[in-house]
Amino acid sequence: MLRSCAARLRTLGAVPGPARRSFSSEKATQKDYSLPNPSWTKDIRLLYDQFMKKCEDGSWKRLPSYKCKSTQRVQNFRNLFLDTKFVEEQTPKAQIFTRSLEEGLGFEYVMFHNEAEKRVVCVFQGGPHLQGNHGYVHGGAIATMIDITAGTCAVLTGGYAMTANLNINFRRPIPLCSVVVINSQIDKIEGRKYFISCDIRSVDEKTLYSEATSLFIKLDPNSLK
Ligand SMILES: CCCCC/C=C\C/C=C\C/C=C\C/C=C\CCCC(=O)SCCNC(=O)CCNC(=O)[C@H](O)C(C)(C)COP(=O)(O)OP(=O)(O)OC[C@H]1O[C@@H](n2cnc3c(N)ncnc32)[C@H](O)[C@@H]1OP(=O)(O)O
Repeated sequence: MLRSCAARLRTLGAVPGPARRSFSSEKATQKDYSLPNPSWTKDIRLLYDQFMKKCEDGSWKRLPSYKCKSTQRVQNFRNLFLDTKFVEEQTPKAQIFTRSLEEGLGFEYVMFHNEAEKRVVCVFQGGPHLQGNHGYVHGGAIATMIDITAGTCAVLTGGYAMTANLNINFRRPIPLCSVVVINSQIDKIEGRKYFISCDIRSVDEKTLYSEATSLFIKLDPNSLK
């Protein structure tokens, strides 16, 4: 699947010629986008501070976030599931979708992981370029944030996984530039199947914006290569 995707992009001319960057040189230029920046409102800063306090006893961990992932985990993923040629051609242009918009205009977020509780919480501020209906965050952007929060929960619990199914109920529209809390947790694990539920609430927890259930499948190196 991923091999054929690379071939299609080559045909369309969407990828440049070979450019090599080593793992270590990528890492040296990485900026951590999960740290506060001037676009963050006081709500997201407040929640960030609250979760950072919870991190002090080690029960929660802030997850760093990069535009182009070059962590050891990603390196292992590449080795297991992608062919080398694909990696060499894609690396210079590839970016994490949610980090590809300018600071403050798109997806501003920080995630925290609680290993014991198998939970990932994401504090999310949806910027003006995520507008769907006038004044509200686009449903696709909401789905994206649910997917990466639940996906991170799956990957950190069980290893490399992909979304097989995602069901979302949109209960209330999320105002653009507001801050919401996305809470995901593993409900059940059956072999390679990870069932994860997710909800999105307002900072004061009074408003339920969306709720979702999802199925992630732990990847089998033999079925993708
Ligand atoms: C994902 C990248 C990970 C990168 C890791 C790197 C760093 C990690 C760090 C932090 C985390 C970062 C990011 C967060 C992660 C993800 C967010 C983005 C996620 C995505 O953006 S992801 C794109 C959309 N996603 C796809 O593009 C998937 C297309 N799909 C497939 O590639 C295959 O479909 C696959 C691989 C899913 C399974 O394929 P397969 O061959 O391995 O397994 P198989 O088909 O045998 O299914 C095994 C058992 O699951 C059952 N099953 C399968 N599908 C089902 C369904 N839909 N409903 C109900 N049951 C289902 C079968 O019925 C069988 O059940 P049984 O064993 O009981 O018979």
